[in-house]
Amino acid sequence: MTDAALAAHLAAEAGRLLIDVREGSDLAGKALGNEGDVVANRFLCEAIRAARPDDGLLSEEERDNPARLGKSRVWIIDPVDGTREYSEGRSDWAVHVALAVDGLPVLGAVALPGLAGEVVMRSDQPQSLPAMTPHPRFLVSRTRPAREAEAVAKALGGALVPMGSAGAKAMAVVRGDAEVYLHSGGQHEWDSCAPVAVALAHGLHCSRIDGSPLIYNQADTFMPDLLICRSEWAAPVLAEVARLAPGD
Ligand SMILES: Nc1ncnc2c1ncn2[C@@H]1O[C@H](COP(=O)(O)O)[C@@H](OP(=O)(O)O)[C@H]1O
Ligand SMILES: [Mg+2]
Repeated sequence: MTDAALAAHLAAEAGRLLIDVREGSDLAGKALGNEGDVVANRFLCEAIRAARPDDGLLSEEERDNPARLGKSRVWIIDPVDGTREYSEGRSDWAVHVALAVDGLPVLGAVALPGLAGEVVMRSDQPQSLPAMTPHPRFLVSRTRPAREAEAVAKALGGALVPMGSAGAKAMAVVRGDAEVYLHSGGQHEWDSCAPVAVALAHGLHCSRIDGSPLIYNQADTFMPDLLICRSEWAAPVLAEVARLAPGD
């Protein structure tokens, strides 16, 4: 099985496990989120270690093993991105499975198990991008919308679309439900590695909000901000971010 096929297979399978947990247990709220995290993480980590024993692994739900820093190939996974939304019975959550090679997000898969039809977005199977609306739609966190996104959307005549999960937001841009996903204020490598791999394969712009590249498998996995958008919007959005004074 190719690396890309493995990523897609594992993301889909973990998604099915998560649906089974949500539908088959009496748990709710935080307890349901924790159970989903544990079940999906155990499945993904065991499967990756069995299939690719020489590669490094970074998971949101595992103690970080610094051995990954000596590896060229590192799987970066988020067993449930949007745990809050998963536990609330919503559809905006995702499973992320990515492979970074020498820090670059070379391939990945993002499963959207809450949507009808077992949707798995893959970097090795790019689809054509739908038409854009004239006024850009900016995806923001439901619970912590980025100050920059609010200000840039206003400056560019755009509209804000709140949604949970970094993966669900990035895939909404790929699927043509929005034009821009701009986040600041904090995230980690697992929140964006697979979504960025898929977005890049679809021809989207992906960078930090100062325009610099997103580099993975760093010692510090904190990745405070990112911009994923239709390529046509990259220059205007980056210019507006640069114009923002601190505190705007
Ligand atoms: N300020 C912050 N610091 C750390 N992580 C953040 C963050 N804002 C968002 N995230 C993480 O990014 C993902 C998407 O967040 P949001 O839905 O608010 O856009 C969530 O991942 P998890 O659900 O995997 O924890 C969330 O924890
Ligand atoms: Mg996450």
